[in-house]
Amino acid sequence: LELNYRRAKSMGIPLIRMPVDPLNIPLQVVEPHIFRIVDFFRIPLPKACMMMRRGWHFGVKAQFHEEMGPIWAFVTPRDIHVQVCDTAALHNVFGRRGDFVRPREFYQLLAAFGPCLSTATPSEWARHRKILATPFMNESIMDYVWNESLRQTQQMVQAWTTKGAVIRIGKDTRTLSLNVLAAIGFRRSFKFESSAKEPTTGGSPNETFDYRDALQMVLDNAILVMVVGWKNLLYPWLPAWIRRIGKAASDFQKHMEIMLNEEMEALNRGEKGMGTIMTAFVRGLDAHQKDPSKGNSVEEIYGNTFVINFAGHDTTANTLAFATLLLAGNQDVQEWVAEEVQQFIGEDEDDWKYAEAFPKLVRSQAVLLETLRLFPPVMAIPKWTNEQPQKLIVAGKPVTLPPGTGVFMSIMAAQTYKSYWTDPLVWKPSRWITHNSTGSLEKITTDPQVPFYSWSGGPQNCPGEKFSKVEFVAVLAGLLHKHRIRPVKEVGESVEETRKRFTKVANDCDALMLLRCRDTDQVEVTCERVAA
Ligand code: HEM
Repeated sequence: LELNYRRAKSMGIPLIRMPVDPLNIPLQVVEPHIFRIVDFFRIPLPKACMMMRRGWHFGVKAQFHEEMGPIWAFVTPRDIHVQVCDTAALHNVFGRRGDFVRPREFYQLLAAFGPCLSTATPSEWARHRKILATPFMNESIMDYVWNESLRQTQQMVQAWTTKGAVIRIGKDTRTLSLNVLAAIGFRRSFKFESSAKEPTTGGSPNETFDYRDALQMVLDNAILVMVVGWKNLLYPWLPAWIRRIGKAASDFQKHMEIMLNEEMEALNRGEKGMGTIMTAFVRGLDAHQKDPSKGNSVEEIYGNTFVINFAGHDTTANTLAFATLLLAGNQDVQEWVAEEVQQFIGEDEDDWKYAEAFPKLVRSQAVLLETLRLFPPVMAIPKWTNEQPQKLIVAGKPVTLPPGTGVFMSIMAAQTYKSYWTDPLVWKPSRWITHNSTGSLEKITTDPQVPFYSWSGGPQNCPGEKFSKVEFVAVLAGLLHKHRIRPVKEVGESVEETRKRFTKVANDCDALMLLRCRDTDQVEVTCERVAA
């Protein structure tokens, strides 16, 4: 600890000593239990202890940066962890992929189905990224994301307005997001069925899962699958519920193999293929067989298919869940969004065209940005300085970071830092809207001084950014075109009290891997058709 502290002192930034590294595995195992006791007895903790808690960025937000400035570090016996929230410095670090390197060992678990871009060495990463990102840049895929998201939303609204329906915001938005992902990525189309029909671990370990249910089971139990390895979950002496998860993972692997074979056969017949992500992977396979420095191998196809699903599912689903909760508590924002939907797009949802409608729905986009500002699924993005010291200008002053130092981009802090935002903790989607000179046209603010990095930044940013924007906007427009989410009020509750109650539930989060609302079912909502 003291050796690291001495090394860290050379940076000339505020430092905190921490006796145990938060990445220490035994600490991670006992941490939830310790903090449950701390919470129960409301024990006040020093800063160093607060940061041992998983997901501490959410609880602390910009507070430590407000106290210590835009750069500071905590030092542990294992590492130096620098925290940065200065806009220019963040932009700089994201852009210098070779100087500030992604710590591959943090992402090792993602290689559960094969090597993938998250675990690739810096030199291999570009090869993976090229294959993986290409389909996301294709606008015809966005067209498909739009149509499928609208289709799923129509079915969800139908389920929500059926007599006696129980709306489970968290679970239903997960189902919707999974169906969209399955349809777009791999042309596996599923009907929206509310959460009552979702697969659970309480069934036969020999059941055969279709693609969507296999994937859902794998993602619901991702930590077990990734830590233990799915093949190790199939041993006959294991409890049935574990074998069932193993069977789902094994079926998921088989579905990937079938999809790969279908695409390869189509390409061998000289056909174009389905035009999906798998099509791009199979083209990459062809290139890889001719020149191993290009394209991707079969194992990498499986690995990257899993990563896309893992990275694309809960991020979007959790954001939809937060937004639905907040909209339910803020009826005025729903009306504001609905007004734009009614103004710009026609009566018949089946005629809505992505290219025309999406750019006009800036208020729906503003709801997404504002939700991600306060609830970013990834709250701090880690990078490590390479074997050289790295200079960084923070708030106009140079700081030299020693080699092998952890640099955490405090997305959560930057997006709630008082210097950058007015009323930083208030959910106010309209803050993202500016008007043209005559005041007649609304557009999204794009001020480079305002830090917004929920999709990360630089070359390793999220390739699914546009995908998630299109999906989110289609869902919101489809939902609020003719319906509203109404909160079920408690007896005698005022509008303001309801808003506060819903906001409180949204803020009751945990962060196992990504930030998510702990239990959206703490509040009840209904879906009501309104006169057009
Ligand atoms: C609201 C939705 C989303 C958010 C906030 C989000 C956020 C992020 C962030 C912060 C990263 C960078 C993580 C890091 O550097 O460690 C990332 C990476 C990634 N995301 Fe997203 N994401 C979203 C949706 C999606 C979707 C829909 C897909 C795909 C369908 C996707 C695919 C990926 C992939 C493949 C990576 C890894 C990129 C790489 O390593 O080069 N994401 N995402």
